[in-house]
Amino acid sequence: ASATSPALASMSQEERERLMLSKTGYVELYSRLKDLWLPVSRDTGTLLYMLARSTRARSIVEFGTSFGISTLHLAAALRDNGGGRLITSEFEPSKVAKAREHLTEGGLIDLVEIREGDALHTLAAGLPDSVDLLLLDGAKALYRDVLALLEGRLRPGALVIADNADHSPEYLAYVRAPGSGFLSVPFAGDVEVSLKLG
Ligand SMILES: C[S@@+](CC[C@H](N)C(=O)[O-])C[C@H]1O[C@@H](n2cnc3c(N)ncnc32)[C@H](O)[C@@H]1O
Repeated sequence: ASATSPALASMSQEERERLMLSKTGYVELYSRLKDLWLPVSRDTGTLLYMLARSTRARSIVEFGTSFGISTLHLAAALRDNGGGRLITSEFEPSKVAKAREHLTEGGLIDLVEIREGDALHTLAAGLPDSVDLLLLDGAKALYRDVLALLEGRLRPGALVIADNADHSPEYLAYVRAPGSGFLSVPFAGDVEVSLKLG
């Protein structure tokens, strides 16, 4: 996000940090940021495509769709892997509509199911038995909780990619702990990549 955007300029650094780390403040934070794209960086988008291709992912789940930039990279990888299904989650209806437009323009919408609502609910049921790749890019305070919803479905060798993971110390402590069932490293920039063991 640009530091010059009015939505961000109206918030102090402390307030933004407080809302970002809070398990309830995220609703207010993201509703104030609902006109911002907040996309993954170009490099992270390329990295997502590469990781989805190299793991031959067919089943992907994403937390935090926004305008659909990361979704486009992941869905393109599914297409090039021969097909598959991407379930993504976003609670701002205007963002869901925009993401749907972008995926339609990109000819990728047939691979994507956008679940509108809080991911804590929309990703709590109706998931594929086996998930190859999970992208965490919604409210940072919920990374650990969203992983908990998906964890039992991650196949051995599945990847969990968490963008801006530095804002989620609880999550990092969990995936990096010996015995967590993950091998986890900070990767390009502020991206944590974790491999499901087993
Ligand atoms: C950083 S942006 C995602 C950017 C997107 N992955 C991309 O690369 O274009 C985070 C998004 O997650 C959404 N979000 C945050 N918490 C959420 C929740 N609990 N459930 C659903 N969506 C959520 C926000 O509205 C925001 O659009």
